[in-house]
Amino acid sequence: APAAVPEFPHILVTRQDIQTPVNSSLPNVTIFATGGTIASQGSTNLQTVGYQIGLGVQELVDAVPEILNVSNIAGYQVSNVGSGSINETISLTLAHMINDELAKDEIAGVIITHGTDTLEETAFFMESTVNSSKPVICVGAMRPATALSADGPLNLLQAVTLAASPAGRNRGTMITLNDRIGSAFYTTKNNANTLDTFFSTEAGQLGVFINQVPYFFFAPAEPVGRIKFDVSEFKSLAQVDIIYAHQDMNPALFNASIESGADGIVIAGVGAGGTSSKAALAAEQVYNATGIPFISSHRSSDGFVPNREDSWSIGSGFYNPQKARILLQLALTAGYSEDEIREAFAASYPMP
Ligand SMILES: NC(=O)C[C@H](N)C(=O)O
Repeated sequence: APAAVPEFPHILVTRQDIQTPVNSSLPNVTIFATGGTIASQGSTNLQTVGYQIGLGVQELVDAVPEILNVSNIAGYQVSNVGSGSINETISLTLAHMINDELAKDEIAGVIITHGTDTLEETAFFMESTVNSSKPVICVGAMRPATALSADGPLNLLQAVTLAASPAGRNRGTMITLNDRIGSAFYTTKNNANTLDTFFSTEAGQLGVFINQVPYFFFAPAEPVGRIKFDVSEFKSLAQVDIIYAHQDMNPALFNASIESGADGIVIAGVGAGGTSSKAALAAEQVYNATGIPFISSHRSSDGFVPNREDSWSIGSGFYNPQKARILLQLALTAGYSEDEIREAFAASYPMP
C-alpha cells in the first residue's frame, strides 16, 4: 500500500519568529515547504541516497542566514514528504494558499521547497493555477542538508533572491536549481542523482545566477498556449493515469486503469507517441467503449507528439507525460469537452 501522506495543519512560522525585529526595508517572501531532499538529513556527510526527511522551515532558513539580507521570511509547512507522495490535496492547497498570499500587497513573491523527483509537476500545476504577476519559485536539492557540498542552502538563497526581485515578475512559475533559472512549462528532471539534473528542453533556460544575482537572457514572456485554470472551487481532481509503453506492451493495462476509476489516460509512448499495434487496438477499443480521453505523449525525456484529428488519441504536443497528466486533470475537472481538450493540447504549437 502507498505510504500515507501525513496531514500537516499548515504550520505557520511568522516573520517575527524568524527574525525580530523584521527589517521593514526588505521585501517579504513566503516559503511553502513540502519536504524532499532539501529538508533531509543523512547519518553521515557521505550519505547521498537513503536519507530521511525531517527538517522544517525554520531549520531550512537557519542554514542560510544570508537569506535575511535579501528578504523577510515567513514559512508554511504544508507537508514534509518525498515528492512522489505529493497528491491532489497538497497541490490544490498550495494553489489556494499561494493565490491568497500573492494577493497581499506586502508580499513580493513566494517559493516552494520541494523534492526534485516531481518538482516539475508541482511547478507546472502552479503555472496553470496561480494568477499573479509576482514570482513563484520552485526549488529543491539533490544532496541532503548533511552532505559534503550540500546544494540546498545556496539553491534556497537563489530562490529567495529571485522571489524578492522585481526581475522575477511577469515570468510565471520558475524552477531554480544549480545556478540555473528554468520555466515551469518546459523544465524537466533528467538524472536521478546528479546536481545538474534540471534541464529546460529545447525551449532553453531563462537565465542564470551570477554571484547569486539573477540574470535573465530574455524579457518577460509567456509560454505559447499556456492555459490558466481557476481552481478556487476545486476540491479534488479528475483521476488520470500514465501508462508506460515498451516492446510487447500489455494491452490489458488500459482496462485495468479504467476499472480503477481513471477519467483519462496518458500514454508515455515510444518515439513520438507510439505503442505496439496490439496495445493501440486495445486502447482504441477502450476509447470507443468509454469515451474517456487518451493523450499520446513520449517516454523520451524531450520531444513532440503531433495531434491527429480523427484519431482515438490526442497528441500531447510539447507536454511530457507528467505535465500532460496535470493538464488533462485540470481540463477534465474544469469540465472541458473532448474537442476543448484537443484544442488545449494543440494550443502549445499554433500552426503558422
Ligand atoms: N532530490 C530529491 O529531492 C529527491 C527526493 N526523493 C524527492 O523528494 O523528490
